[in-house]
Amino acid sequence: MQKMINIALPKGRLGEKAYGVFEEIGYGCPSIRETNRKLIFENEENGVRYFWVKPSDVAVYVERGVADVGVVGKDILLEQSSDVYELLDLGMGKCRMAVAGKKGGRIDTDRTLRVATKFPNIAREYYRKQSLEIEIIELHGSIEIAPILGMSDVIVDIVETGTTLLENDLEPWEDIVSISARFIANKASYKFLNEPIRQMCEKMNEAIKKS
Ligand SMILES: Nc1ncnc2c1ncn2[C@@H]1O[C@H](COP(=O)(O)OP(=O)(O)OP(=O)(O)O)[C@@H](O)[C@H]1O
Ligand SMILES: O=P(O)(O)OC[C@H]1O[C@H](OP(=O)(O)OP(=O)(O)O)[C@H](O)[C@@H]1O
Repeated sequence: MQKMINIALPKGRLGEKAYGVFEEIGYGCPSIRETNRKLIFENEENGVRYFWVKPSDVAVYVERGVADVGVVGKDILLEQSSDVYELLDLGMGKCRMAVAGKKGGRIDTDRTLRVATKFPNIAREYYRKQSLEIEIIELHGSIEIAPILGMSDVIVDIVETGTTLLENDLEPWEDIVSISARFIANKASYKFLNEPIRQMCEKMNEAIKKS
């Protein structure tokens, strides 16, 4: 019997969209639509098992081989330096990583820059290249509040439509990197399940090219 392919999907908007593509190319799992609290679903007929995990944990499951493949934002791969194969840019979940600060403000290079972020490694690497001395203030959400309340000078965060910045009197100052969702694979799985993973990847590629 063929081995199941274990797929880690990010809970939320991105995962729903990605699952839609898997369904379209023949890897659906009907019971997945029946509940939104269950976390593991499988379909023996087409040999897939899905895990719904926190978006920032997808690469951890794939790196450790609990999931053979997964869908994850490039932001997470960069932040976690995940040791996985990046097989395909899915062209969804598009946004950018940017530095933002108060409207009309600018960076004061004479003192240590206080940077609030959910992405400390990306921020550190960005400012290391600029030889700027910084202090990281690590937060886990609502990052935009930090500069407004004077806790940080800038934020390094995801910007999609720009609405959150705008509504909080902030503006983007510098773009760091473009982000989109990636189809990733565990390195050992890619070797041992090469044929079915490559087939899945090719079908996904066809489907996203059409859409
Ligand atoms: N406006 C956006 N905000 C956040 N992420 C976005 C946005 N647009 C696209 N993305 C992409 O979608 C992915 C999942 O984002 P989502 O907002 O669903 O999770 P999250 O709340 O950031 O995750 P977690 O709960 O693990 O912190 C991100 O990693 C990013 O690549
Ligand atoms: O440019 P926009 O379209 O406004 O999107 C950007 C916002 O979306 C993300 O937050 P998220 O919704 O993930 O909430 P969080 O503050 O809990 O991270 C990100 O951290 C920004 O705050």
